[in-house]
Amino acid sequence: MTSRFILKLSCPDRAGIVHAVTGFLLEQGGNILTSAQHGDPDHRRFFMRIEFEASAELAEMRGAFEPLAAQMQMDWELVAGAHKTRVLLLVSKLGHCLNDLLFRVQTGHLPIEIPAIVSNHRDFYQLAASHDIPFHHFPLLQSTPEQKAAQERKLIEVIEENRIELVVLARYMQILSPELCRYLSGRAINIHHSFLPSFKGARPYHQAYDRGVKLIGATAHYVTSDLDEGPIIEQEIARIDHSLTAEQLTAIGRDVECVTLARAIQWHAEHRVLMNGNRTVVFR
Ligand SMILES: Nc1nc2c(c(=O)[nH]1)N[C@@H](CN(C=O)c1ccc(C(=O)N[C@@H](CCC(=O)O)C(=O)O)cc1)CN2
Repeated sequence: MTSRFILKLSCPDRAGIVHAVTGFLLEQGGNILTSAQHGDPDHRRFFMRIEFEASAELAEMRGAFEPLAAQMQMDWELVAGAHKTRVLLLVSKLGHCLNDLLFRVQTGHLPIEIPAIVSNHRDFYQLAASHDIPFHHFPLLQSTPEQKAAQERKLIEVIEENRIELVVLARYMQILSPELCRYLSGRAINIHHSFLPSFKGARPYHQAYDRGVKLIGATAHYVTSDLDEGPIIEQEIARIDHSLTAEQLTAIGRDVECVTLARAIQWHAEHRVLMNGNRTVVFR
């Protein structure tokens, strides 16, 4: 009985990487289903993603790959293709992305598990209950450093108790501390409601309206301590014109945010995203 596996890797570029990896899979009795690779000429780094089937156990396959990975100085992940990423959703008072993600999961169009939802407001506890998902309300009555630190400790408890693999800021309006960003490095995604790097920070649709742009957009990116500067995973745009108000831009933008965030989560959950400094390689 065979199982499906996904191997993603990056390493210093050199001749023979594909040969070595595919040769390893052949030795393990693996059958390649899909393969994608990219060589970054500027940084001389190589990126690869392979889906394959094999009759070996995951732990056995990982152990067998380790020596080759070490020899080629690889950053790598080898996972079971059937595993559903465990995702914690964070939300504040705007629930369009949360609602969209819950619907996509409920209808089987987004291959993730959502063990819990966290918010600093109570607005969406009924929505969570309607999906039978535990809702944790961690209010921030004053944004004092002590309160924020205490709230982040509770957030980390939820992450660890639920074996969370990815945290999604679905219009969560709290800035994560540098410590929390380090703890969640590469496994926290935020949706910013502008086509970054334009209009960072607050009220981007009003900034766009004031600037008179003809396109608005949304950006899904990994969260770092540099606000709205993390590695971009996906972006989308929508055409607008002079006749629209800032409120109408905001309404158009909501749908763009939902699509952009859902794509980014799916690609992360399918192990299609690899870090390349402050950029990403996405094997879509
Ligand atoms: N460390 C990071 N935290 C967050 C990021 C990030 O990139 N790095 N993205 C933001 C999302 N965001 C814009 O997309 C954003 C959210 C909140 C704020 C902000 O000023 N928040 C205030 C509180 C506001 C409130 O309580 O209503 C604060 O945290 O003091 C700016 C940008 C999410 N977090």
